[in-house]
Amino acid sequence: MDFFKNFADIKAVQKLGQLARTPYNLAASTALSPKRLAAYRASSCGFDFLYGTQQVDTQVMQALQELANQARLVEQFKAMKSGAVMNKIIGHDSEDRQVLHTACRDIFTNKPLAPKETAQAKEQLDRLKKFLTDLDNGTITNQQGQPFNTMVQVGIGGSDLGPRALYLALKRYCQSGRKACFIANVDPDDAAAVLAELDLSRTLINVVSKSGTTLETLTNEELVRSALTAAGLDPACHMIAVTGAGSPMDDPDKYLAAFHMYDYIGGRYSATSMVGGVTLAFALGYDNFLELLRGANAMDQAGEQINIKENLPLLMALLGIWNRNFLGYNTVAILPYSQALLRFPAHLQQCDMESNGKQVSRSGESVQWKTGPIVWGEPGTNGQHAFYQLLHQGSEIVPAEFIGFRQSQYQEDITINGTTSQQKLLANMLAQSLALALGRAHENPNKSFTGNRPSSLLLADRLTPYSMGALLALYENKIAMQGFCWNINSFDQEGVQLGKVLANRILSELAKEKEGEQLSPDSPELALLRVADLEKDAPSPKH
Ligand SMILES: O=P(O)(O)OC[C@H]1O[C@H](O)[C@H](O)[C@@H](O)[C@@H]1O
Repeated sequence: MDFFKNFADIKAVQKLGQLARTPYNLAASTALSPKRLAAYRASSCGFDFLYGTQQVDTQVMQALQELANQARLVEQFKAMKSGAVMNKIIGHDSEDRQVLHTACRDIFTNKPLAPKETAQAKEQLDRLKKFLTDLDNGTITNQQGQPFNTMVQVGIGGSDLGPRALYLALKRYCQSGRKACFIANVDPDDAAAVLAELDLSRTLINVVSKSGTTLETLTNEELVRSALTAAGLDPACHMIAVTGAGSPMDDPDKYLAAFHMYDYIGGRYSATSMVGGVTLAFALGYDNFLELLRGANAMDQAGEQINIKENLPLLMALLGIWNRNFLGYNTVAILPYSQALLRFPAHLQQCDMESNGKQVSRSGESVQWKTGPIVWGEPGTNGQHAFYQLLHQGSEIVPAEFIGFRQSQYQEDITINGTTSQQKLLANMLAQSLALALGRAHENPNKSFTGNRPSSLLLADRLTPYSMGALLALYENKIAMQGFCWNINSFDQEGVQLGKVLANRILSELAKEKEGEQLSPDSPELALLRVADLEKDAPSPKH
């Protein structure tokens, strides 16, 4: 596909390389004028994006616009949303799939970009609405005729991180009497801790796995089934499923209800499909889930603007590339000043690092440029009391992406010394961005701050289902556009397969221990040694 242009061959890359020799100095005395802060600002879908505290100037912004144009990033994004096969490696065995998580929320128009896939999403939404209505009106109850009030999502990776992050972000909007919990790790203590808190008789178990074959999820499904049986309950009255159509889990006899997701939706991009929808709509209500889809759809549309200053996903993608490929920063910190977003950085670790942690181009050649950064982060102000020392005075410069809201979700606040807690929260976020940029000279070197450390600020009025949907899509689209620019396939994850293969080899060694015999404490290490020994002579796979 003629989109596949190598990053190093794009003309604007040379220009940006030259500009990077003398980047804008944020610590200069006149660096952060009100005029600059007002000029370096973009707005979309209720979010204001302030990037005057990035090391950019008009020449860099112009060159980034040229990079976007020459790499045809908006065209590739629109092609992706319209059903082009973007999950592929030319000349090699690859997934060869469309990438259509956007179709799940392109439901508010009669001319969707991917009509067939949006129709499938609408069909699943209709089935979900009917299921929830049956729960609400008592058509579906537990064996004592009581309504279910809790849903436990059993899944991992994309079948856990996004849905969990969104649920925690929007718990404020939970319907009264409803709640959700999550079991992901194969560590039996994960399930035990969750199950210990529940009245299983009122609980639905939502087993979520796109492939229907993930070891942790299938193991935890069996663990929960046995817990239901041990509690005198019939699992068949408590288990529902979300899985890929036709996967080994797609078996209506095993579940009270089963909802589908499709091959063209990657796990880490699936939170707005049934993978997130069933639990979110159960807990928050169907209408709040629709609002989340509406916000995501609005940000998908914003991603079609050619002018980078009017295209928030593209603008954030390009600033990230400026920091990564031209200023040489290796990580990026996502710092939400919102405790409700406490698991959003964890979701973005999967969405970003599993998408762009790649070393081979879409043409199968090893890349000669940096690709995905290391993504990490924690909510503020907590992080200020944990790792901000490094952000300010460490030897590594870490670009920061701050996210904040002008109003709290609960509107329960207190005014102390003339300011509310929400104002204190936001003041800290703004202060951190300024301190990173300006620094502070001091005759004592241990007390001096070099400054000139880049950050950006995303601000919205409040964290609602709509703004959460827009924020989710903002990052999904930023990540996809960075992958397009680096000419890598952001939509497969071959790198997770080897660990699974070796884990299964070790498990089969362990399973050779005599049935029922208490495993000797050193047996995992012995199995490791045995497999390592076997592996060193194993032939490399042909494909
Ligand atoms: O949803 P599942 O098929 O169970 O997959 C769950 C997760 O496991 C895999 O290892 C992939 O790395 C993830 O992208 C995926 O989300």
